[in-house]
Amino acid sequence: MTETPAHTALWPAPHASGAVTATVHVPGSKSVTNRALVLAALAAEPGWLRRPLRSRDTLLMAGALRAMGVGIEEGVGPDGSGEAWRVIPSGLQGPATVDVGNAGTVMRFLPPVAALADGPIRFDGDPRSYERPLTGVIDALRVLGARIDDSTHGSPGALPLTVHGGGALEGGRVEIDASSSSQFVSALLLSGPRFNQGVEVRHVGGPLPSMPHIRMTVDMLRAIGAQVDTPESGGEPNVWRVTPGALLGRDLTVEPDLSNAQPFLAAALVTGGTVTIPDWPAHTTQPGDALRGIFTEMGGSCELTEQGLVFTGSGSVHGIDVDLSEVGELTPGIAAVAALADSPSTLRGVAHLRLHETDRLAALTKEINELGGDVTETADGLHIRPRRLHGGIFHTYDDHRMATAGAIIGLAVEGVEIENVATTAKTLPDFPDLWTGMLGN
Ligand SMILES: O=C(O)C1=C[C@@H](OP(=O)(O)O)[C@@H](O)[C@H](O)C1
Ligand SMILES: C=C(OP(=O)(O)O)C(=O)O
Repeated sequence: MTETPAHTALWPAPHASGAVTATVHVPGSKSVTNRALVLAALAAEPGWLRRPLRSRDTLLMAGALRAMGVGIEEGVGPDGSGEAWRVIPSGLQGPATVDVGNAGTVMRFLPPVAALADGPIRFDGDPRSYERPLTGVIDALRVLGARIDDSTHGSPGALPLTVHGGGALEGGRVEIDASSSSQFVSALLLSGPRFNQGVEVRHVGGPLPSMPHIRMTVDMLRAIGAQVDTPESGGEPNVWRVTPGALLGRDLTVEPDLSNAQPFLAAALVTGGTVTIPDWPAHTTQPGDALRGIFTEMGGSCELTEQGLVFTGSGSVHGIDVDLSEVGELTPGIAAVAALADSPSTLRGVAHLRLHETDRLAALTKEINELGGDVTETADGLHIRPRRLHGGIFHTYDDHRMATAGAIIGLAVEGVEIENVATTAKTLPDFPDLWTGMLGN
């Protein structure tokens, strides 16, 4: 959050007149789709990606890979079912321009890919992308042998910049401070199998956020044939090693985005209703799976059935004291529910959210308080003391999760208007329709 944005279109957030009962099919995971695209692009043979998420962040990723020469074609999948992308790797080529938008996955995962390309790859994006941390990836790539020009505008190690790909990268050992974003580690590991010496990434610095996302990177690398040593597999703490080697062409079906399931589960919790999310995976590295525990502690109950995850609210919503460092992207939705609870909440471990799509701690504090709430920022999170809220404009600061947080509050508070609900297109373009569909409108 930098300043109060001008009002763009206002969307009257629907108010729930009673308990919500619905089944909501949530589109595919952003984090899985964008990792799968990168890995398939680096593979030695074509692969399939079924039920990919089609949203701003994933279309930017696909567009960037296409610009570097990768084939990404529309298809129906090898068994004839479902929409799919066929990814056909090729020699990565510059010159090319990559628009990262405000996608952390694109701005962090692609510079290492660009270092493998032959020719210059220029990176640019939304103004906010210039402010988001990137230097950990850029400094590491230089140590690993890449030539990068970040001198044209802005600050060193920040966008916009040009990676002068040399067709190969030496790789080897590197130390980084990834306390501002786990995506620095994921970025180096994802391309690591293609570096001449592979890569050894050692995190030095404060606590590393979003560990499930690093596990997702490791699991997906292993599934496509890479050898990865991790702290969990008997290695040193904070050290990951990827052995050089060819990646296989695979057929992967993308799981629903469990973080984007959050507002719908919250709807059941806040209204005392029941929401079913089909295809909820029994085992997953997605951080959104933690919602089963968190929203249960806040007053709901859930069951994993053949129909999917069935989540039921009890009619009461309780506050929570929780460390969200592993699952930071869930913070806006949890804060929204906490603002409607019957007791105070403390959300901890998420200082790095100040450098997400917007400063999420400042934005949540300001917007909930402008509806009559009582939220204060702490060094690493939020204190939320529920108060009776009233209607008003909920600004979103180009942050998809601010928009969905405002919609949750709107279910319980009449007269909430979301400014720029279209920003949900970053990861969930269907949000307004899914939301009104859930409410039976
Ligand atoms: O690797 C990923 O797919 C992500 C990692 C996390 O980033 P940070 O570690 O920067 O919070 C998360 O917040 C983001 O939404 C997606
Ligand atoms: C932090 C997020 O996104 P990004 O991938 O841009 O970091 C998010 O989706 O909550």
